[in-house]
Amino acid sequence: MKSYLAAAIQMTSVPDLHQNLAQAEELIDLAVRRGAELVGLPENFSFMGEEKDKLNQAEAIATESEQFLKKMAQRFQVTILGGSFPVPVDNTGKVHNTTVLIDPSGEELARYHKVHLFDVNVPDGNTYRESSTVVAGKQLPPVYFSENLGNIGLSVCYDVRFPELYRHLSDKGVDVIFVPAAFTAFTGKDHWQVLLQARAIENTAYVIAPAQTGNNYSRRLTHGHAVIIDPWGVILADAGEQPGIAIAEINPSRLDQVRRQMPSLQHRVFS
Ligand SMILES: O=C(O)CNC(=O)[C@H](CS)NC(=O)CCC(=O)C(=O)O
Repeated sequence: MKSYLAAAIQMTSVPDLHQNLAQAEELIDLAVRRGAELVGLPENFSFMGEEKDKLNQAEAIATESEQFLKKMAQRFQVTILGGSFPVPVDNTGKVHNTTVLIDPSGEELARYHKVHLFDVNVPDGNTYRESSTVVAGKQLPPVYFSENLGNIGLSVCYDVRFPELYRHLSDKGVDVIFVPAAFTAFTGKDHWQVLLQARAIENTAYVIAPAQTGNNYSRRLTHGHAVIIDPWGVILADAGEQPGIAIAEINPSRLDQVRRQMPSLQHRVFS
């Protein structure tokens, strides 16, 4: 593993596939111009909108999102996480909330279907029933072992509240944990940063958390603050509230140092 720059993209995806892909392209371009070699897009980067619109367009969203990610990875010669996008599941009328990792040749390295679905009545009055359109994944997320970029583990948004998933990634030797998200503004203000820092600290791993921000559609407001967190829990970069990027160095000697200074993974009793 080498030292390199990673970028967490922050965008305001709306109910318009092509507009979102254009926005994502600009931000990937910005990240690459700043030197990023690993770039993450947020959850539902290519479409945020009413559930029925998402389902109606799911086929096109899935196909075009995948083509887009491969094209970007090849054009810019970077590794890209396609935060998530809906992929139709045969005979269900529903989709998987799917995230994929693509290498610079356009090859797919890893794929994960979001396991924990956001079925929550948020106290701000918004009701979320992700399970009404999404089939939950049944497999633990993969870790992709990259010679250059370290061991990269996947997860999506609401997963961040379930530490056992990250303990699994940690058991697999994860160095860099992705948490692409579309956190609600209401929960995000109190929970987002704390949860991400906890996952970084308890697993002594980097966390890269691309995010949705702003008003995506109707009354849906997302929290923003795409961040990159080091294995000590320090916020290395925070994209704030506007669309943009958080960019920071992923450094293997920092990983070694923190794992020496705080060897908590070696002190587990109930494992
Ligand atoms: O709102 C939308 O249309 C888009 N939402 C999403 O893409 C997903 C699934 S509904 N959001 C979350 O998982 C939020 C989790 C969260 O906010 C928390 O855990 O507090």
